[in-house]
Amino acid sequence: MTEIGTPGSAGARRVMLLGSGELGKEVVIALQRLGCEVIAVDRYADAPAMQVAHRHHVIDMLDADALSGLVQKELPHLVVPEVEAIATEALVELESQGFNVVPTARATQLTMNREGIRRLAAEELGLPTSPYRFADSEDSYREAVMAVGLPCVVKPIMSSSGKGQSLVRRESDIQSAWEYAQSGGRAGAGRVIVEGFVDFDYEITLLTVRHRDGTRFCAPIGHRQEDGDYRESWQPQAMSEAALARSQEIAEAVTAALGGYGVFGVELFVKGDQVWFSEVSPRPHDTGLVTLISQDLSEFELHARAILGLPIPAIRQRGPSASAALVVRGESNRVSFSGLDRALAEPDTDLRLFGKPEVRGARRMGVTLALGENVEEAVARADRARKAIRVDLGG
Ligand SMILES: Nc1ncnc2c1ncn2[C@@H]1O[C@H](COP(=O)(O)OP(=O)(O)OP(=O)(O)O)[C@@H](O)[C@H]1O
Ligand SMILES: NCC(=O)N[C@@H]1O[C@H](COP(=O)([O-])[O-])[C@@H](O)[C@H]1O
Ligand SMILES: [Mg+2]
Repeated sequence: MTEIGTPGSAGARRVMLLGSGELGKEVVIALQRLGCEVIAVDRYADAPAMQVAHRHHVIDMLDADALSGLVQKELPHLVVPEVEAIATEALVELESQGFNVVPTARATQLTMNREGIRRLAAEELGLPTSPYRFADSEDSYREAVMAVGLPCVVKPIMSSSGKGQSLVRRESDIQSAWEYAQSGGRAGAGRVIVEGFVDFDYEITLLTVRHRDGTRFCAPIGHRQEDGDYRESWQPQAMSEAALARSQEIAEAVTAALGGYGVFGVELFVKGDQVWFSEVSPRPHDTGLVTLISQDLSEFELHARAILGLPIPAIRQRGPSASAALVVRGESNRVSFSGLDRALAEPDTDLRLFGKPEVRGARRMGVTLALGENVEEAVARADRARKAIRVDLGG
């Protein structure tokens, strides 16, 4: 069904976003351009996607009753998760009642939790991953670290953007990594994954689009992470033919197992021609913000098309491109940005400011984008644009 009626009327195509951050904001804009009626939801007010949606709701998305109640009230044609931390059991129930959950309720359930997706990829699909163990208590955690060996990476099973994640290099890091995992996760204390450290040459996100006519891959996106959170991403990442073919094979396998329509961000580690699966977002990916400048259809527009059942006959890559995350540090609810004239003075440079209402600690609040003759130039240009921006916390 690809009919789209007038927003606000009985024939409107209603889409509800669960999560309203910077990625959702761009998805909302893409959906609005295609005439949809969009309802943004998150756990806090004035979230980025709320600022561009038809209407919004603030609820605890981990509360299954609150979530179901809202969906029953709004009756969206599509329910589009934008973050991991959602009461996915409610999505499973809603799907069984006939609601369309993107990409599927099972995909959101398996990926909200590192254990679900890791066991699917490694144990059911037999894909290569780092060695891993799960633990619930400090004692079992210590055993897990011993079994996996040092160095290892410790993460809460429910977290993203590196929250609660540590690299344990030596014995003396073991205790603090446990404590950080218990306090830093998005859904409170609890189970952790201990992963063997993969000594990769580089890592990529392979944006994979499942749509009505099949599966398409975007050019591979390379990225640099700091504290488990991305700082710069670029496209295309240079790779051997064998590594790219293997990456696409892994992405095909994992996205086919999750099913449904939409963009998936498949995270892979690469060393020579060897590729390891790391994790997957069943939704646009932060490192894919680069596609706002690098492709004719950004990952957000691809997501919108795919979930609406529209065709994607081609994806045009515009050449070497980069994004640089603008991470603000401090405490403020009236951050302002200046130096934008200098940031945008170079040709082929662009900017998004997300409009997040506050910062407590460190928060990604914008991104700069650039094209270049080659990837190095694109990264340098995006980085110069970022450095030109001055942040005023208003204190
Ligand atoms: N087992 C590992 N070996 C080596 N590096 C790792 C490993 N696990 C994670 N990393 C590094 O930490 C980064 C973040 O890890 P991961 O993607 O699992 O965290 P996340 O919290 O889900 O982040 P995001 O939500 O941004 O994807 C990876 O991109 C990689 O650079
Ligand atoms: N790696 C996942 C990711 O980038 N998710 C994006 O960050 C937002 C949360 O930001 P916040 O923590 O600043 O509220 C999410 O809503 C999503 O857009
Ligand atoms: Mg990741």
